[in-house]
Amino acid sequence: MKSARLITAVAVLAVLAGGGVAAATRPTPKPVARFVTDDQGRALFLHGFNTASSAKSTPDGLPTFTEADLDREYRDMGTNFVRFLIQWRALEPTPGTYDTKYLDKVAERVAWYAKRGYHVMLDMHQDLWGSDITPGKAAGNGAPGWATHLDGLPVSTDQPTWEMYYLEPGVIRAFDHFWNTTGDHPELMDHYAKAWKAVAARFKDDPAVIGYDLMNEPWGGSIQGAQFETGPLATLYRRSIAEIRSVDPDSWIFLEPQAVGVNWGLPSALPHFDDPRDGQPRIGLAPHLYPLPLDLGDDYTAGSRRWTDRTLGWWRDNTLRTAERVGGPVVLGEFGLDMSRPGSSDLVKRVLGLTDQVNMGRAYWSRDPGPWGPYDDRGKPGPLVAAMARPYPRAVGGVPVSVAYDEKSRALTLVFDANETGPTEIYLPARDFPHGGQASIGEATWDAGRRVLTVKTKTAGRLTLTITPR
Ligand SMILES: CN(C)c1ccc(C(=O)NC[C@H]2N[C@H](CO)[C@@H](O)[C@@H]2O)cc1
Repeated sequence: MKSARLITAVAVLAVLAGGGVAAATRPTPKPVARFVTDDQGRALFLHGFNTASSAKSTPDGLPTFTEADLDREYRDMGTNFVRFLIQWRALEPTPGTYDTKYLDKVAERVAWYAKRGYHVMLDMHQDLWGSDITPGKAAGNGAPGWATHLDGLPVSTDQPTWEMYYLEPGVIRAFDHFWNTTGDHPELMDHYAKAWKAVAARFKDDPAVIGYDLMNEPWGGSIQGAQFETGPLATLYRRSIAEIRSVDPDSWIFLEPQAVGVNWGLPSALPHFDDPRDGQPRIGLAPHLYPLPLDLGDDYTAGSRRWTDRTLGWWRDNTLRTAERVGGPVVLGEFGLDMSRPGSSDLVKRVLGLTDQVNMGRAYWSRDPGPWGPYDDRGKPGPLVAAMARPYPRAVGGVPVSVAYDEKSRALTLVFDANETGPTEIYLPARDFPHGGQASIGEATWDAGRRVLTVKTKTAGRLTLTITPR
């Protein structure tokens, strides 16, 4: 029965996403052409985790994550990126006052990543608006209490699943006030945009911080779909971009489409946003990916796997179309699942291969201990460690065209248009590359400590670099 319901749901999705014959004949858009670059100008491939969901509920709004945890993460998986969760409630505890001690603690953790050559995207995280949607703080995170206006409308606490809170009258009202749908609290959006200005003023010169993810999984309340994304959501983004750029001309600004539907592969209506900076725009797209069949509780096996793969194709094509409109790089801000379920490692590898193929960065959800994470509650590594310990080009001395890793032959192939920015750096995990790697072109140097192969090549022309185990 469940599979029949599932197939029906995804078939509906197929029609909605134009995923029928039309999608089959419509050409797949080109891979992402824009990249976040490092201080040498090399194109970055961002590979890492969301750190961490625990920040949603800790009193100080910081993840329960230590520097030793980061050392282990690098040793085991060689990541170079983090989507670091921050909380508006901790940043702006009362209207217009910013907690500089909170920002100091965030900066302390950013410094851990900087010391290890990581790149950090700060994520103003919310789910369900904020923890004050119920008197007992039973659910929700992000917004401060002073910004939470339910007007006495009910928020029951007996939902079968957490996401159903989004449909509670009180939660919808809180969002309607924020988006100025009610017209009663026009100040809220302004506070949010100015909170971003405070973050940007603090981190604008931090070399590890590549940029800001303006709002996690936006929910329009009474307004949904294109009306939301081109309406109040676009207004919030424009006002936040202006506030950030008033203090920070260079950090990347990442925008999320609405979560509902788009996480599954439906198209987003997110419009283009001008970037009031000198030089090329630095506005990127940071969508999430949670395939509907898996969201409905099925595993990445048999019939559900085939449907999931079809929705992954829709997600890829629709994301690339939105990215063309936004005009910047794509960082897949979240993907993840219960790693104890059958087929989970295959799904993770499928998504890593897909993001390689179209030049997207990616952050797994999430770094927290438990069935979704790399380690269990006692720190024992699970199957995700092997899946995330994957060869990838940390930085490319040119403009990437394509990346592909073939597990059988253990060959990583990078096609790029070489330039003068510097050598290409490739992370090689111990399992497949116990003695390091060899390069098909150029001059290679192996750093066994960091497990990084650095390859100096010609600085012009289209090159194909293949790395195989030494
Ligand atoms: C109805 N709405 C608005 C909704 C439903 C479901 C999700 C979701 O599953 N999100 C996936 C993961 N992302 C968050 C953190 O950003 C995690 O808690 C979810 O598992 C989001 C929104």
